[in-house]
Amino acid sequence: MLDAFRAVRDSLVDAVRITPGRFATYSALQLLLALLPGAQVVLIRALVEGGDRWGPLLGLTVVVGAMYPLTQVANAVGQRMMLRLRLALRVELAEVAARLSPSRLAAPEVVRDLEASQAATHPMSDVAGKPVQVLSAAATAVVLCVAIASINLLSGLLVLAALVPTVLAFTLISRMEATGWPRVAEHERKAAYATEQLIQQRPGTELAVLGSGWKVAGLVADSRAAATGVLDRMVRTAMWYELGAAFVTVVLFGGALMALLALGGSSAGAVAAVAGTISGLNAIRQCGYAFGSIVTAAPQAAIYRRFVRSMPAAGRRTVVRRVDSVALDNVTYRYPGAVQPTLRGMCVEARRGEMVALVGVNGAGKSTAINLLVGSLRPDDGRVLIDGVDAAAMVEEERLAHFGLLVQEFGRFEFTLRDAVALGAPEEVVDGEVRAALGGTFAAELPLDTQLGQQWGGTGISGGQWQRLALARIRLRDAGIWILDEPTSAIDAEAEQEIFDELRRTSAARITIVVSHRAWTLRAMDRIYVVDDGHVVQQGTYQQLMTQSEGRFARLFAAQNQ
Ligand SMILES: Nc1ncnc2c1ncn2[C@@H]1O[C@H](COP(=O)(O)OP(=O)(O)OP(=O)(O)O)[C@@H](O)[C@H]1O
Repeated sequence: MLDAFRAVRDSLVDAVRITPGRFATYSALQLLLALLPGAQVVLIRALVEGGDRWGPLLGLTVVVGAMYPLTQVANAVGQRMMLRLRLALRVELAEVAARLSPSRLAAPEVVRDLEASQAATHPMSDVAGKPVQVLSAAATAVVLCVAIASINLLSGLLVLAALVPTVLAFTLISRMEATGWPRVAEHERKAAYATEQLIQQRPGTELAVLGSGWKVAGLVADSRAAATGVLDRMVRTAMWYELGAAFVTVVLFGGALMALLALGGSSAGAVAAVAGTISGLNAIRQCGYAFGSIVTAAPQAAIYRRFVRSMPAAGRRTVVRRVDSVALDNVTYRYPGAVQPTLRGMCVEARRGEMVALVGVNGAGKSTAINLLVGSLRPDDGRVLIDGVDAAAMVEEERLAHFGLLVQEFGRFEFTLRDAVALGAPEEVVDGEVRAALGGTFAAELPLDTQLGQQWGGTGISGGQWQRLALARIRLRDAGIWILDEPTSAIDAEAEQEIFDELRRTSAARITIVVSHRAWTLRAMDRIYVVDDGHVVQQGTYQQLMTQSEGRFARLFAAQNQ
């Protein structure tokens, strides 16, 4: 209930802040509509009782005639208010998602909350109009009750009591939905993921070639069936609650009508009260429904607000261009749930102007070391030093500003060439800078407006070309520390040579750390750290390491040097 109260408060604040005009118009129309059924009772009574008939008749014509168009206009204004609110919530969520740090992105609950928040924007934008609807429908019931009570007190009270079963039923339905929807969302998320594998170009093509897409379609079907099962049960249970409420409501209305007949009042009053009682039924249903929507949206709204508020405000967007040294100082790290530490007393150091490599077999711990350097993982023991300062003291954003990181799973951003490269820098960049970053690549002469990605009708480019664009982003960023995790894994030998030559030529003003599995790229390195089982087992230049014929390095690269 506290969640529902918060959802109402927050959505009203949002409505007043984001779309005050529409909110005010909607509220005024709803409150006006609330008065009409009560006015109807009074006018019918006056009409049937005799005396001046023209006045009540005219009034009744206006009231009955205005009800439908006013309802339509109120609905349209309500929908336009909802659209504006939904837009604002979605934009806010995209801005918040853009501030997710690598460490937060790595947490599964963050991605789950983000998806739940995304789904919440729909019911949340709907909630803003609901308190007004509840108030308006409750006002209708009260006005009707007063109008009917003036004719027959017991009937009036019974009409008012008819609010209770509907509100109760919707409260129960909402509680059930609050637990049901997250389960539906989880199944839907799995189904959406599997569907994406079928339709996205790379996995879709792989599955089509393998001829095994039908197996993924089976996973989609399982997840969708599970979601439908939960929804089905919710709809069935809701139906029984609603039927129960409807039955009790009918009994109460029947009681109200019988009380009118049994306990008298004038026949004119009875006719008016019967008409009012019938229109009261609608108002009460609407009140229950609006109330139920608020309670249903409340848990989702709570997730959204918690998620948005947990995100730090947008910080300064800068890149640190000069860094003199960076080091892992005796770092130990164990992944949550793992038995053994992945890194054990790891020591690595790099100074400005140096090119340093990390090498080792798959699973040796190289990527883990990189994640510890940039701060997406925090050491259990030991320190990460940037310019001699313990990086633990820095906030993640400040720390990331020191790095240009090319990860193995680099992004293939299917935007225009300009936008895809400009993502390298957090600040706005001019075309000249984008062009400079693309220098020497396949895209050097392409128009910057070139759309990338065939699915948008754009240019299809190869895996190696995507990697060159990812490298262009790092060039554009020009941070003090470049970390390149297998930067040429998809690139042909000739282009690879050019890239490493260029890295060497331009390395004086920065620190360059490379992870590579190719022996010849290591010849240019000032120092190579050989990582095995989570710690450094050898270090030196290529020549020095090769002369240690029994060492790990020589054995690792023996085949490549034959
Ligand atoms: N999120 C994780 N949770 C638990 N264990 C992990 C996680 N990520 C990596 N590991 C484990 O840590 C070890 C080191 O992985 P890491 O990715 O650092 O190796 P790597 O040297 O970069 O390998 P590669 O050359 O294949 O990229 C592996 O045994 C891996 O299974």
